[in-house]
Amino acid sequence: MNTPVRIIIHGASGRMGQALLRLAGERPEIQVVAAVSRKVAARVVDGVPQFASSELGGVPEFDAAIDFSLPEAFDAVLATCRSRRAALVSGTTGLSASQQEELHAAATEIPVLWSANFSLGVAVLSDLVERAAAALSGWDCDIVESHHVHKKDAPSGTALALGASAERGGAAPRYASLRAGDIVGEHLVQFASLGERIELVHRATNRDIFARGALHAASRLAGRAPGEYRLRDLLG
Ligand SMILES: NC(=O)C1=CN([C@@H]2O[C@H](COP(=O)(O)OP(=O)(O)OC[C@H]3O[C@@H](n4cnc5c(N)ncnc54)[C@H](OP(=O)(O)O)[C@@H]3O)[C@@H](O)[C@H]2O)C=CC1
Ligand SMILES: O=C(O)C1=N[C@H](C(=O)O)C[C@H](O)C1
Repeated sequence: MNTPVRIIIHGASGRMGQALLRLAGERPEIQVVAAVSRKVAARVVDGVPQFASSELGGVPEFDAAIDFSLPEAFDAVLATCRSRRAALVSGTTGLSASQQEELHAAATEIPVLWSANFSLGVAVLSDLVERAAAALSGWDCDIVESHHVHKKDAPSGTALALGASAERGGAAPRYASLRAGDIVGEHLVQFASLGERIELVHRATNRDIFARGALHAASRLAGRAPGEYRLRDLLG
């Protein structure tokens, strides 16, 4: 067997972090060498060494970081990947313009993949939205996203990415956000004209779809040349 790819998980105590840790344990090609959370209660959990975010600089050697945290935690993981010359896969949404610029700059030194959504279904939806927008000149385009009550950013990263697809097709999307219960993530893209309407919808019912996509991407991104990669570059 090939040597496993050494991964750190940043934001390990969160909803996504917990899904990533559970699913990483099912993949022999991945070895989680550190789980990084804001605070730690034990030094090792299920065989995985735990680090507080203040200890990020001291994590063992790794090939790729997977980051699902919050914008205020993002700069530190990006800096650590740069200093260690390791790949970064990030799904953290709500990044500022300057953080996005730093990510572009880092891609001259390390391989990076940031995606607002790691599901295959949303990748396909994005293509459909661009095609629909191009075919429906002059129609109203509205994007409605629904998420759990704990989500902090709005519109969601996925809504903004779908909006960019619509704009590439020539539409001018408007956004609406709902926060309710434990909704994992739903995105409706609606095109409306006089007397007719098209609705394209994606419903995520389980975070494992995002975690699987990110783990797959990290195992494919580690060891690549510096640059900005897209999820579709690493599929298949
Ligand atoms: N691209 C995609 O496919 C997806 C993206 N997301 C995005 O991933 C991110 C995480 O989502 P989710 O897991 O639901 O969020 P959670 O709030 O459940 O988890 C956030 C994690 O980040 C840590 N954290 C927060 N602030 C800091 C800080 N200042 N320093 C260090 N660590 C910090 C939290 O630690 P603590 O527990 O101590 O607060 C926790 O481990 C969000 O931006 C979300 O939008 C989510 C799902 C899919
Ligand atoms: O915070 C979440 O939960 C999600 N965030 C991502 C986003 O902002 O689009 C992806 C997914 O919808 C879940």
